[in-house]
Amino acid sequence: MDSIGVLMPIHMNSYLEQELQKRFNVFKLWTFPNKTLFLKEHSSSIRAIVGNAAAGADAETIEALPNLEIVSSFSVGIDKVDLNKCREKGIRVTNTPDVLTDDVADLAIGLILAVLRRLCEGDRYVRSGKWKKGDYKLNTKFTGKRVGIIGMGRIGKAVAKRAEAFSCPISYYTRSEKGDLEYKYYPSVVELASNCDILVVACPLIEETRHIINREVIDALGQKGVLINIGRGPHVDEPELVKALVEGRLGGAGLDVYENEPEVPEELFGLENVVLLPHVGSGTVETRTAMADLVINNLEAHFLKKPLLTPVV
Ligand SMILES: O=CC(=O)O
Repeated sequence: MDSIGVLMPIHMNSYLEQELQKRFNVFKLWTFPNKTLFLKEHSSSIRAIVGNAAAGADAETIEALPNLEIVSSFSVGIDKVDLNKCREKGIRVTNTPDVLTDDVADLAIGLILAVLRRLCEGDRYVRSGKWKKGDYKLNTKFTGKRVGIIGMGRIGKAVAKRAEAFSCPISYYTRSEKGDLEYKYYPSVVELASNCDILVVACPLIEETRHIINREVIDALGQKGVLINIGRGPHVDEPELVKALVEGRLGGAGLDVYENEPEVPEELFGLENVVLLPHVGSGTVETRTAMADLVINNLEAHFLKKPLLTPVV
């Protein structure tokens, strides 16, 4: 398979790159100063793209590669891949579900605890020597709080399972009620937000879920409510979120994702009720290795004409 051209638009993970290079002819787009020229010269030899949550395969790139057969994404979210274009052109698409579910759900709980128990602020309190001048202020209990979840796929369910262990009543919003779940269903996000203390965004980014967290939802969550976003930045109307936090209309937020990564609104930097992470939901050595193996296994299956392991298209 070492003559098969595989395009990587950005650097993602050293293990993934090494393992791909052992098997394929890998083109690292970021190492070519003139990307347009590179694509013109090598377009015919590229048969696969390995993208991720930051850079996938847009319509323009797909059109520029006449022999593209498969996009294997090093991510579970495939919002950066033009799925319609892939369907139209018969290009297969795979992602990395399941292997990252635990990490992302763990991180959601970590963010909840970090916001409510002020873990980052407390850490700064000790390091700056402030503890010597007085005890740290009281914070907010997590156990028993009402947790609302938007999206009840693998990750949403894993967050629910973990929150149950903290004795939290769980409710959720999805497009239609899931018959197999005993959690309370709300048919609208505003209703869900009005009836929970912590709202977790865990759904895929599609046109209908863009800005699913808007001003009305934020106000329904209210002064004591906490928003946790482990989905995608564009799920949230970010200027509205920033305004609500600055004005004290929302109790707090734990964010792993942002609308224009790696840009993060600076107004959030001074707020102690906000915990900010750099999009690291699946960012453990173990999980990124498992994701890389899945990307490679999907590519090998495709080029050996075997069934794909985790097909999206
Ligand atoms: O954001 C990360 C992913 O989609 O895997």
